[in-house]
Amino acid sequence: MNQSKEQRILDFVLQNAVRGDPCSVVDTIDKYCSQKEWAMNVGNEKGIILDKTVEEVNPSVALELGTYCGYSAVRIAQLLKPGARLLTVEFNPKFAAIAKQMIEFAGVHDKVKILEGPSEEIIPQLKKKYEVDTLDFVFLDHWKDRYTPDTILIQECNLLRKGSVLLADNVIVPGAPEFLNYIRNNPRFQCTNYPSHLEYMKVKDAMEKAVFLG
Ligand SMILES: CCNc1ncnc2c1ncn2[C@@H]1O[C@H](/C=C/CNC(=O)c2cc(-c3ccc(F)cc3)cc(O)c2O)[C@@H](O)[C@H]1O
Ligand SMILES: [Mg+2]
Repeated sequence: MNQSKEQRILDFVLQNAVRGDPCSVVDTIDKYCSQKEWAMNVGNEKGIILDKTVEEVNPSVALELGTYCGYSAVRIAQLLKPGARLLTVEFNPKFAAIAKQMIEFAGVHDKVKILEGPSEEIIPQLKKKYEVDTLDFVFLDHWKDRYTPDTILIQECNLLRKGSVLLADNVIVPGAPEFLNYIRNNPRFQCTNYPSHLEYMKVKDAMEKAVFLG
């Protein structure tokens, strides 16, 4: 049975990265995806914007929507303080299995919990089933037309507090126009745009940060 691209990425990491070293896992994925097969990891240029935002927020509880192969989960997890945790949501079981192995190989599994299922089902379970009070940081990188409904759902579930930070990938390419319209015209959010480039390409892209004002 022929391998998937995601399995090839994982195999390349298992053979070329250093077990227990998150940086080497991130760099090895970037090496594979820039030289061999493109894949929709946030990448290193936008990854630095992600890193800076995580360091600025220094979250105790972080949520990621769209784990994929676990690239950004590893990036985020390595920056978390002791006792802090990342909950990452993925509804494709094949991708969840790849990400689980990636996260374990990187040695950040004690900080990361992969929640398998669709975000619209998982988000309403965060308080009771996953013992979340409020979310300090949310990284949106799943289907682009789901950014707005899930942002609304997160608010309806009372998961944000004054100062909670949302960071959305791909607001230029593939684009999330209705999300930008929603969040920039919502007085409860203070937005900042971070121009960058599509992972592994010269194409312009951007990330949008939105701080919840309470
Ligand atoms: C149904 C919504 N709820 C969801 N709940 C849980 N997991 C979800 C959900 N949606 C999608 N996912 C998962 O998130 C991931 C999807 C990410 C979607 N991302 C993109 O489409 C994307 C696409 C591009 C891109 C850019 C330029 C191109 F030419 C082609 C592709 C670049 C990116 O950085 C991207 O993030 C998958 O692992 C999918 O299984
Ligand atoms: Mg993305």
